[in-house]
This record gives sequence, structure tokens and C-alpha cells, in this order.
Amino acid sequence: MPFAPLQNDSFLRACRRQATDHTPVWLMRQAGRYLPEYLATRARAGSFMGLATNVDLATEVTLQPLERFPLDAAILFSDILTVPDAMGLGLSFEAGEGPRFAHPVQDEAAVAALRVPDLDRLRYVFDAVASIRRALNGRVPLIGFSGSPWTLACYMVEGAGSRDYQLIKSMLYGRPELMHRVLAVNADAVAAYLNAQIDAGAQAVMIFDSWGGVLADGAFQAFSLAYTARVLAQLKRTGADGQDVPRIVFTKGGGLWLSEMGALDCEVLGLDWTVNLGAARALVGEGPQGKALQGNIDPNVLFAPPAAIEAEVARVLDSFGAPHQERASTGPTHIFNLGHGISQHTPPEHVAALVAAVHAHSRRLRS
Ligand SMILES: Cc1c2[nH]c(c1CCC(=O)O)Cc1[nH]c(c(CCC(=O)O)c1C)Cc1[nH]c(c(CCC(=O)O)c1C)Cc1[nH]c(c(C)c1CCC(=O)O)C2
Repeated sequence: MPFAPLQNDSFLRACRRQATDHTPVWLMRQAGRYLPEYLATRARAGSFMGLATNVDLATEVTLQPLERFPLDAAILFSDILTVPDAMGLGLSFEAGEGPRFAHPVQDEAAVAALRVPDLDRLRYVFDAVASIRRALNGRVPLIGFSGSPWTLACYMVEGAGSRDYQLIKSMLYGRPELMHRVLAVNADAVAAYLNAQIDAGAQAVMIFDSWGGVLADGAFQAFSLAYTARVLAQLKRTGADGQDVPRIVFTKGGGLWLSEMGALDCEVLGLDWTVNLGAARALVGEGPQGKALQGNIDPNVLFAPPAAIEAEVARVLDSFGAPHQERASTGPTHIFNLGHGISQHTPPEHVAALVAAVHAHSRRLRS
């Protein structure tokens, strides 16, 4: 079924390093607990996974932030841990404790048993993508996403979030062949998962390497970057409506490896707040093979009053410098975002101030 034509293509244009009238903005975790309407819908669903697996409710919460703020992109409402759940690891979210797996991958037998899941078990995600595309009706593009092979492995081996990554690093250093097998299965699963989202209507895809930055130099390249590259090599280049599908890679804490990430076969690199956007642009943003850059304001800025938020937004936009403005060619572009996910304690009015400031100041930068 054909989808409605896109009314606001600023996000996709910036991904393709094409000029836009303003710097497009969206926020990691823009649908979530800081919005009272999200909490109300989650209460109706009963639980987070109840919400994520209900196509109508997942569609509803994806659109909630767009009803409040003039964001330039939507992101599928789901979670990165749906993939290991479909592998049979038994995902649950304990109230106030974060995710937990009933069957973590902690020995040789569990590693040997690991398989790319039957995509039918993730059908609810692809149905949500198609449903959200229909509900958006061309307002803004829809981003699909997955965790990186490494970040998924962190949860699969630790069995939950971790502070020191002791279990997975023990496997990495002590039984590297087991670690490589987990990452290879994850990479092929992530590629199949993202390709199915693209087929269902995702217009861009993002790989969240949230824990790449906990790795040592050398280990990052071998155990995170190499498997992100293995995913990228398998991704479809064309979406359900015949358009190219930009690929975004975000490594939290990856700033020191930026030039190596510049060699990835993707269009956009996401950056956390430790990176200077102008320096990143000089390193990986210029030239015909340059990447578009996405980021990178500290999410905690949103706890300051609106005047301070506006000043920090201007500082981040100015640090990137004047974006490419020639309609006929490509060049350095910036997509505004947070440097990591939004906090559940964020006042929604402060998000409104941030989005308005990005649009206003980025228009001034172009005049
Ligand atoms: C590491 C990671 C996870 N999930 C995700 C990542 C990568 C991004 C990042 O680094 O933040 C990705 C994610 N999770 C969620 C989205 C939805 C789309 C969006 O609006 O951005 C996305 C893109 C919903 C969610 N995923 C989760 C919630 C909160 C659950 C609830 O409603 O109680 C939401 C809205 C649960 C979740 N899911 C995860 C954790 C650690 C938790 C619990 C802790 C927390 O809430 O921050 C794993």
C-alpha cells in the first residue's frame, strides 16, 4: 500500500547532507515517561511490553510528542531488547529496576544455542512500523532502530543493566571465541530486524551503540565497530516507497574513535555531549564521503530554565557552524538531538523551549 507523500522532509534531507531551511530536531526517547499522556497510555496497556506489543497503543505513544512539539522526525516506539527477547531470553521490566532477562547467555551451551530469531516473533514491531507510517500520514519521516550487536550482548550476558560489565568483559577477555559468536549472531539478527522495519515503512534506521564507550581501545574496534559494520553491510538501501534509507550510528562515549567511525558505510554519526561538533565536522563531516552529524546537547540542560536552555541550544548550533546551504550540491549538515536519551524527570515545557530555540536560532544561522 502506498504511503502519503512527505510534508516535512528536513530530517531526511539533512541525513543526505542536503540543505534545509532550519536544522531538523528530534530527541532520543522522545516518547516516554516525562509525558503524562505516555504514563496514561502505559497504564491502559498494563506494562511497558504490553504497550510495545500493542500496535494501536504503540502508534498512539509514538505520535504523542509530535502533538506537543514541532519535531522533525518520529521514532518507532519499541525497545532494543525486543531482539534478545525473541531469541528466547525472557525479557521483563521490573518496576523501577530496568530490564532483566530470565535466561542470560553466560556459558558455552547458551552461546551455542543462540540463533537469529524467527522474525515472526517480532511481527508486532513491523506491524507497528506500518501502522505509525499510516498514522503519520506524511507529517514527518519515521525512524526505525535497533541496538548494536555489542550493546545487545551487554544485556544478554549481564542479564540486566550493569555498572562494571564484569560478566561480559570476562567473556570477552577469557573466551573471545564465545564473545565473537554472540556478536556474529546478534549482527545477523539486527540486520534482518532492520531490513524488516525498512520493508514495513521505516524511512531511516538508527543503530544504538549505547555501551560501545565502555570498551578499551582495540576492544571497541574488534567487538563493537566490526559488528556494527557487519550489520551495515547487510542493510537494504531502498525503502518501501523506493527512497534511499539513511543509516545512523550512535556510539555513546565514542568520540575518541570518531575518525574510525567515519569509515563506516552509513550516512549519519550520532554524538554525545563530550564531542565538539565543529571538531567532529572537520574530522568526518566535510568532503564527498563526509557524514551528517546528529546530536549532542547534554539532556540535563533540560532541567535549567528556558533562558538557559536557549543559550545552550545556540552554543551547540554555533559549535557546528554554518550548515551547508547550496541546494544543488551536498555538504556538512547537522541534525539536532540530545547526546543521550531524555530523562523521565524532564519538564515537557522545557522540551517545547528547546525545539523552538533550535528552529529559531538555526534559521538565524542561515541568514
Ligand atoms: C539501552 C537502551 C534500551 N532501550 C533503548 C536503548 C538505546 C538508547 C539508549 O541508550 O538510551 C532504546 C529505546 N527504548 C525506547 C525507545 C523508544 C523510542 C523513543 O521515543 O526514542 C528507544 C529508541 C523506549 C523505552 N524503553 C524503556 C522505556 C521506559 C519503560 C517504562 O515506560 O517504564 C521506554 C519509554 C525501558 C528500557 N529499555 C532499556 C532500558 C535500560 C530501559 C529501562 C531504563 C529506562 O527507562 O531508561 C534498554
